[in-house]
Amino acid sequence: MFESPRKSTNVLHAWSESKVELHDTQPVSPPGTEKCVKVKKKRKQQRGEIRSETKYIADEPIVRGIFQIGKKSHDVVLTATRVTWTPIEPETPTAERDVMKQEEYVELQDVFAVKVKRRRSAGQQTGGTLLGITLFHCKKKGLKLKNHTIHLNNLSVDHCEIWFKTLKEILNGFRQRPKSLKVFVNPTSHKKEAYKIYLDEVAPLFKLADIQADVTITERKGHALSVLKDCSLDDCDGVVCVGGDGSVAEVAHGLLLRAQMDAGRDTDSIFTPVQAALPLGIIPAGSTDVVACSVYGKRHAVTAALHIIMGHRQPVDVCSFSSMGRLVRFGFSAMFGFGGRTLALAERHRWMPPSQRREFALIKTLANLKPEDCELSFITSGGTEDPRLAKEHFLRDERNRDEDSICEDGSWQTRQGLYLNISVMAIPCLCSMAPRGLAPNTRLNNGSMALITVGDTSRSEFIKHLKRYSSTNNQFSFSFIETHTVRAVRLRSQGSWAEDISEERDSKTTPIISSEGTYPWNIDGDLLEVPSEILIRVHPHLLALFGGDLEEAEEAPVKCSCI
Ligand SMILES: Nc1ncnc2c1ncn2[C@@H]1O[C@H](COP(=O)(O)OP(=O)(O)OP(=O)(O)O)[C@@H](O)[C@H]1O
Repeated sequence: MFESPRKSTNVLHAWSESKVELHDTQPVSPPGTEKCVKVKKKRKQQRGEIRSETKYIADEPIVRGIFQIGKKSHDVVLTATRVTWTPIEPETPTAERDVMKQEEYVELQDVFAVKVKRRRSAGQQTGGTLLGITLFHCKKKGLKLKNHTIHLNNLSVDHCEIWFKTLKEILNGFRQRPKSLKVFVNPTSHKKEAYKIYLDEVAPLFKLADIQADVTITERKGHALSVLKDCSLDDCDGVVCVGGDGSVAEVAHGLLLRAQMDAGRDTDSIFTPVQAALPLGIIPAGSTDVVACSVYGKRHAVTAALHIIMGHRQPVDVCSFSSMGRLVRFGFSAMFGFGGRTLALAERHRWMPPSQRREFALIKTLANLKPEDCELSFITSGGTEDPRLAKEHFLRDERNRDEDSICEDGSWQTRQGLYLNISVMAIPCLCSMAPRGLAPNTRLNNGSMALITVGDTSRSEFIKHLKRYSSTNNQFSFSFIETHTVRAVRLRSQGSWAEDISEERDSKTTPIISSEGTYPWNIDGDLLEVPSEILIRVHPHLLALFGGDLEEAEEAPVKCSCI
């Protein structure tokens, strides 16, 4: 009985990197039934590619040899950037030459592991007959990344050793790829499947890529934050969160808070934050996963894992939320009014199953729809709604700006009025309920936030607006909605939230979360009780997320499944 190499945790030991046994030279033999994975000849060059830092010259052959790929012998050439293979034809003097057969290749920037392939009997852990080497590479299909294998079969130990060593050396030269990660898994996220997703879909890939993962399974809310405040991150190349938006927000906040502590920033004042020291990877395992969808364009654990393994990075804008001069939280998005009230109501009915309490809270808040009386001030970003131009303007302005003095900035515009909802979003917040995003006018890293204000209107008009999120129609084309591209927002609430919640007391509610003089905000899906005045600032590129550039993707991100 022989093991056949497939991508699965159980068979990972079928590949070994041990070079100890690579000493017998054997003739090349046909590979039997193994399937060759074809790589499209004409692949699009990925923008922003990072070359391996090696001593080799880009296009010059480093090693050349004959391998069996699929059922045919191939002439295989390794350069510093790719492995190219061409079928050797005719294989017999009488065979006709197939002029259509062309060379194929895989870019080394897409290869994340190389292993020695051996034939082992069931239960055998070491040794085994050498069969060749296997390349593991990631293939892009629209927004999805998938892992594929290419088997280069040759029974010669010397031959395989040279190829294995050289490939390893080149792959080790990709400095942006992480070697050690700190992983937080929230076992309670969504359907409680986060740990299973990690074990089944992510851990085997990390193992193949030789990534050391230090896994913490969180035991309570705030656990990841407290670990991040104190743990040593010295030997770590990144942090990974397996969970939903609440978990991601907690880990992102923890990473950024840790950076401020390490840099000696006083978070009890309006300060200019420093960037997080490590990139954050997100394995989506929540119910909405807006951050993961915004950065990967898909809720797909393998895509997320491969972006992390390949070290793809995206700088991302982050908001800081401060009240009375003190930092409350770092985050990506916030909702006040309808969004905050709905979440507060859902939280007070935690005894209900998640989807039921969300639906209940949505319907009840719609039934009791109330505008918030507030004073809203904001500073626009570069005076343009075009996200690309806004980014340029903002980043130009930012170079000369002292963030600490933002409160004295003379360019605040102020509106006094009744608002049903106010959203401030630094990222587009794509999700299945809003395939174009809750804030389609912003980008992950354009240096600005989208401010979306929904003024007082009838319930039916408000519902019409909400329903538009799930369609391709512009959800903002209503006279009661304003959108602005901003770099700072200040909100002073003047109504009384405490009066509202006392109306909702009933026998089943858990203790009231809201305290006197505070207002419910939905910050990245987390309920935060914030005093009546809040200052929200955007900090361009404050955090790096593992992920590709969605702007390059050919496929439309996130399909609607919706309201
Ligand atoms: N062991 C735990 N028990 C209870 N809560 C936890 C635990 N670990 C983490 N948490 C908290 O659970 C909250 C919600 O988690 P998360 O966002 O991952 O799941 P979700 O709410 O199902 O997903 P989504 O936000 O996408 O709807 C987070 O704020 C996190 O801090």
